[in-house]
Amino acid sequence: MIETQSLTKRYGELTAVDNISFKVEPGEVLGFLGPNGAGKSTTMKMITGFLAPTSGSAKVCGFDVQEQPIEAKRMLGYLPEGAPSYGEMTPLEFYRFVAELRGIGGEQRDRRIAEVVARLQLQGVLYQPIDTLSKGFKRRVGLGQAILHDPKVLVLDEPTDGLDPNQKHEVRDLIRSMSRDKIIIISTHILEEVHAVCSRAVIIAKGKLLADATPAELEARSRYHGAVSLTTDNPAALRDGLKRVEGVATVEIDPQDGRMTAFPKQGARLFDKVSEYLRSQNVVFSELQLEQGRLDEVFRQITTQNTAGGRA
Ligand SMILES: Nc1ncnc2c1ncn2[C@@H]1O[C@H](COP(=O)(O)OP(=O)(O)OP(=O)(O)O)[C@@H](O)[C@H]1O
Repeated sequence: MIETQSLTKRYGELTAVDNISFKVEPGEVLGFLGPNGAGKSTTMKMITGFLAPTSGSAKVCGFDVQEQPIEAKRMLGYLPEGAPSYGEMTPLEFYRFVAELRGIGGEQRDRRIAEVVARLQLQGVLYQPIDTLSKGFKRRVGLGQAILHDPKVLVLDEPTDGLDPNQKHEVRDLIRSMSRDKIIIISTHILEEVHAVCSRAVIIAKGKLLADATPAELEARSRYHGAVSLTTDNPAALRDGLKRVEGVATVEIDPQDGRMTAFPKQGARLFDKVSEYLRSQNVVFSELQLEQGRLDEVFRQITTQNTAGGRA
């Protein structure tokens, strides 16, 4: 388990991380979300023992990161922001070096490196200096370093940042495949990533923890949750009729694409009623959809409403 208790980091007047407490259990992939400068990297550095907290504590598998750093770090794999490594080394040299630091030798070292190379598909670049690799390969090499000793806990700071869509997909697959037997924290500001890989999300802004919930729970906070949207040739003509359907609170038409959305009154279930109405009026429509909620809207709501004041 990872557990932070009132974790706080101050830089002079600035409170970069403000009293953050949360737990992550085995099998969970926790998405650490927040706008730029929210305090995500600073929190991750404190969890991985790269930065001492001003106050509070972090525990990894029961080991206090400050008091038992060697035991805690043994449990941890960490991909820092930007996946820094030794550019003049080849991936193979880098992994041998990391294995030595981790105390992995002989046959076990070669076996682990072979496993990581196969998993991250690095066969083609093993002998090429890291500096000369593409961004995607550099990121994969960095991920390999984090999992080389098969740690129980993985902390990945923006693991898909700067990757092309195919590479993002591969890295997300990899994270999902590792999640069964590990505890994983990933930081991101890409909301689709939360859907793709996270079982839970923590939202922070200006150093403060503002939400800790599953992606579905977050979506349920969206005004779009339970709304019904559709496309039709003449939405303006349909608007008044749709407004009178039982349970409809309001109807909006997107000025960009003309898509129409009926929002429910508190607790109302609209889908059947709206589709019945459309059929009874012989309306020609397409893409009738029950909305789950929009994470981007919830994210904006949470990170702007709760942080109107400046930082202490
Ligand atoms: N060494 C430092 N000295 C002073 N301020 C710092 C230092 N490191 C980080 N900060 C500040 O702490 C705040 C949190 O930074 P952090 O890098 O943790 O944010 P983040 O959420 O990871 O942002 P991003 O998404 O842009 O990477 C920012 O205001 C940053 O400028």
